[in-house]
Amino acid sequence: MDRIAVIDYGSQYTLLLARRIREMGVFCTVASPEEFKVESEIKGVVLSGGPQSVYEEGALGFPKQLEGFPVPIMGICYGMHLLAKKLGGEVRSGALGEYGLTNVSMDNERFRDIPEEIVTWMSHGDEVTSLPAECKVIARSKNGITAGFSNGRDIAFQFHPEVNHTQFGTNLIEDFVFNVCNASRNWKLSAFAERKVEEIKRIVGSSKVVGGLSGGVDSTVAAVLTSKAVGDAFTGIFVNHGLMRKNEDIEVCEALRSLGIKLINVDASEEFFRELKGIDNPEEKRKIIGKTFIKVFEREANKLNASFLLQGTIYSDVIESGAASKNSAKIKSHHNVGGLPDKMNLKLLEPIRELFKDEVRNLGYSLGIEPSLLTRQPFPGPGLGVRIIGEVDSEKARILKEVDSIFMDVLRKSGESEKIWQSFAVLLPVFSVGVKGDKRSYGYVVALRAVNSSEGMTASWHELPHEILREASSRITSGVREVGRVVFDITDKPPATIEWE
Ligand SMILES: Nc1ncnc2c1ncn2[C@@H]1O[C@H](COP(=O)(O)OP(=O)(O)OP(=O)(O)O)[C@@H](O)[C@H]1O
Ligand SMILES: O=c1[nH]c(=O)c2[nH+]cn([C@@H]3O[C@H](COP(=O)(O)O)[C@@H](O)[C@H]3O)c2[nH]1
Ligand SMILES: NC(=O)CC[C@H](N)C(=O)O
Ligand SMILES: [Mg+2]
Repeated sequence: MDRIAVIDYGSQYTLLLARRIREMGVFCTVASPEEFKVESEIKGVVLSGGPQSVYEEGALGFPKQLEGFPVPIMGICYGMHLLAKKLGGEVRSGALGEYGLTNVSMDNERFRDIPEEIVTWMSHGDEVTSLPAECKVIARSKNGITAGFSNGRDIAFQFHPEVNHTQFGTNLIEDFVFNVCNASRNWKLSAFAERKVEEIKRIVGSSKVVGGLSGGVDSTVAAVLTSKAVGDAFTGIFVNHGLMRKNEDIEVCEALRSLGIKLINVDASEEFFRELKGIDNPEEKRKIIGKTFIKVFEREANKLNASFLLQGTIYSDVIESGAASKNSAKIKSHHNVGGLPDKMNLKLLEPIRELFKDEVRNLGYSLGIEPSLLTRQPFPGPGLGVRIIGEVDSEKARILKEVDSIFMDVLRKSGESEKIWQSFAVLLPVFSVGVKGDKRSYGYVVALRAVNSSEGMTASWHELPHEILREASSRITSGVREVGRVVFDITDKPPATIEWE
C-alpha cells in the first residue's frame, strides 16, 4: 500500500497532517526522526514543524536515513528550514516573525488552480534568508518573507497547509501527494481490516491468543478483528481490579459476551489492592498497576497455553509515549505502553496501533459492533486508581464509585453527557469541616471533572450549567455520608492533564 511518512519534529499539528493525508485516501504514518525507517512503500516524506531553531546547538537534524532515498520531500515550517539548510540555503532568526493569519502570494505557474493571493496560518520566528541553489521561490508573504520554495521536486512551505485556517491548504497537500509523489488512493478502513485479519493469521499461526478486554472502544475493536482471524484460539480477559466504575464489571461483561467472544472475568481486586498498599506516588502506582495487569494476563495465558497478548493500543497512546521519549519530558506512563514491565513472556499483538480514535470507532461500525460499545467514554486502564489521589484502598474505592455514579447519573439525566467527551469524579486526600443536621461534619473533598477533547492530547473543561453542578453537589453530599465538600475542576490540558495523576 502506498504510504506517505511524516517525520515529527514536535509540531502541534503533526497528527493533523497525518489525518489530512489519510482523509485523501492515502495511508500515512508518523515517526520521530530517530525511529523513521525507509521502506519501499513510502512514496513521499513530510518534515513537520517544530519548536526548535535549525541553527541552535542540539537541534534535531535532517534525517540521515533519507540520504540516497529518492522520494520527494515536503518541508513545513521547521521542516522547510531543515530542507533549506540541507540543500545549501541559509536560515536565520527574523526581525519580527509571523504569527496567525498572513496573506501570501502564490506562484501561478506552479499552482494553476489556486488564487494568486491566499490567507495562510503562520507560526514562526525563523526564516529562510538565502535560497539553496536550483530552488525557486513559489510563495511570498505580504511581509516579503519567503513562504515557499521548490527545486521542482521537493517543496517547502513556511505556513501550515494542514491547519484549517490556511485557504487551499488541502489542495497544496494534495498537489504534493498526488502530483509530485504519485501516491495512489488505496487507504480504506475496510481494506485495512482485511489486511489486518490476514496479518494476524500469519503472525499467530497455530498459537493461542489472550486479549485484555476493558469494554472500551479500542480493545473491543481489536478483539473482534482478532477473533475474525483466529476464531476460537482467542480468549478475552476482563480484569476487575476493583477500580472500575460502579457496576462496570457486570455491564461490560454482558456487553462483551454479546459479541460472541469467549470471555474470562478475573476478579483480581484483592491482588491489586495488596500491591498498591502504602504507595502514594502517582508514577509508582501506574507502574504497579501496569505490572499487575501483565501478571494476571500471564497467569491466565499459562492456563490456556497462549503465547500472544492482544492489546487495544492506538495511535495516540503510541504518540504520547513517543513524546515521552528522548525529545521531550515524560508526563505519565500510560499503563499499556510506558507502564509495561521490561521483561514479558507474552508476545504483544497490537493490530490497531496505527489508527486514530475516530478511525477505530468507524472500523467498529463497519465490523457491525453494537453502537453502545462504540460510543462509550474513554476510561483509563488504571481506572479509579489514578482518581483516588494518594494511597488507594478498597474503602476509598467504594466511596469514589458512589460519588462517580451519582455524577454520571446527573449528567445522563440532564442530557449533558452527550455533549461531554469525558467526565468523572476524583477523591482528594483532604478533609474539610462542615455542618450536617446541626452537627459538625468532617468529610472528604471530591472534585468533579468534565472535559471536551478530540484525541485526549489537549482538552478544555466543559462549561457545565450551574443548576447541574448544584444538583450533583447536593446529591453527592446527601447520598455519600463520607463526603463533605464538592469542587469543580476548571483547568484545561495543558497546563493540567485530564486525569489528576
Ligand atoms: N480492566 C481491563 N481488563 C483487561 N484489559 C484492560 C483493562 N483495562 C485496560 N485494558 C487493556 O489496556 C488497553 C488500553 O486501555 P485503554 O483504556 O487505552 O483502551 P480501551 O479501554 O480499549 O478503550 P478506551 O480508550 O475507549 O477506554 C486496552 O485496549 C486493553 O487491552
Ligand atoms: O488506558 C489508559 N491508560 C492509562 O494509563 C491512562 N492514563 C490516562 N488515560 C486516559 O488518556 C486520556 C488522556 O489522559 P491524561 O490527560 O490524563 O494523560 C484520558 O482520556 C485518560 O482517561 C489513560 N488511559
Ligand atoms: N512552527 C515551526 O515549525 C516553528 C519553527 C521555528 N521554531 C521558528 O520559530 O521559526
Ligand atoms: Mg479504557
